[in-house]
Amino acid sequence: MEALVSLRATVPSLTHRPNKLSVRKSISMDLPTRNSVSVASSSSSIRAQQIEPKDGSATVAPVPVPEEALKVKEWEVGMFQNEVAASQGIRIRRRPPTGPPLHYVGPFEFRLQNEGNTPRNILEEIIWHKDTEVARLRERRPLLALKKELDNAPPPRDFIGALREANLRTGLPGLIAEVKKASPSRGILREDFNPVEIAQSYERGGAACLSVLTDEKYFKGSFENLELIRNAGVKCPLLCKEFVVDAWQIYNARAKGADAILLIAAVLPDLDIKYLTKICKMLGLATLVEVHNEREIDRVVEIEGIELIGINNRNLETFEVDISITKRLIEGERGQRIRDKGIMVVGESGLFTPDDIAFVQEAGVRAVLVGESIVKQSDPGKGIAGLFGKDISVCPS
Ligand SMILES: O=P(O)(O)OC[C@@H](O)[C@@H](O)c1c[nH]c2ccccc12
Repeated sequence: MEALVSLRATVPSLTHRPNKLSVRKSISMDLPTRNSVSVASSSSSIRAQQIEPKDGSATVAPVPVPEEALKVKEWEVGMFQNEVAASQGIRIRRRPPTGPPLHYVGPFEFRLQNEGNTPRNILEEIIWHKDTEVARLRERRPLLALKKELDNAPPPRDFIGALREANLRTGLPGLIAEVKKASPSRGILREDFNPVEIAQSYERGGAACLSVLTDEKYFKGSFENLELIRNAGVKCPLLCKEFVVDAWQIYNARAKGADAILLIAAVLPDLDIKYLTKICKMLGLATLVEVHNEREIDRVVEIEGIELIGINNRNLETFEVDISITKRLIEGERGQRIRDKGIMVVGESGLFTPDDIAFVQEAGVRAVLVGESIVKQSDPGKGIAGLFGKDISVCPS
């Protein structure tokens, strides 16, 4: 709400500003025919030019100069995207606010926007870092090249099917076991971290699927880990645990052997979730769309084609964990709507004991995503039996 108010206060509507209308017109005349969002590499600018009519009176008219007009356009698009996100209750800004280009003539509030250029919380910090990281990676391996790599990728496996099967086999929620070395909230979870050994141990212990963290800076994960696990012959389908802000990352995950990918509703507006989900379907990847509050789950449930929703008990902005969030979000009518739509719910984070598992199962989840409590055990696979209160491996010892 706060974000919405401040955005509205600083972005007056076009109709109040004849000045901007004329600027807009001159930009659109001057823009290359390519789409306005993808023109970041070219540039334009607007300069006020003195026009002196014969009668001696001077007026100022904007004259488009390519370089800065594009900066203005990009800034406007960014502001518009933030406004759309804010209208859906999303507080995370995709990029640091840059403020309008210097020449931009508008009400003085615009000038103030450059202030407070630091992320408001850890999730926002991660997202800003991810945005620049992906831009760099994309330059090195453009989408076209990446698409070619897909031909050599190992074929996608049925992530949701594996969870369903495990749930039927054990009568307990299907387990997505997380290969997690560290996190910003808990620090290093395991010093002697061998991703393949941990993955194999999870598989022996009865995990239905695995989640592999690929973020390097904040979680000490990597795509190399994902590839290593896939190439080691682990049969559990793999979730790529990333902070997705760009379709490029989905192609990259598939190229590295992922079978599913995470999308975070606190970061992505509905249109992005729809678009990214479509790409995933095209590539044969499942999507796990993560929510943390009522507003997010209500948004996601209404998006066509959503089959798997994760309820994160951890607030990624504050790190607070509360497993009753899973229950709260699927109670009553909301839960009924989810069941009617055939959506499977995953309870995520902060699950340590058989009681925790029973609690979220009773709430209605058919799968759980667990990292810390099992990855810390000297034998992570055996940790699974401790977590569930019984041996759920395919061939119990
Ligand atoms: O280690 P835990 O508390 O069992 O949590 C696992 C998983 O839910 C958590 O790692 C997670 C959930 N959503 C995320 C999004 C990004 C990074 C990590 C996560």
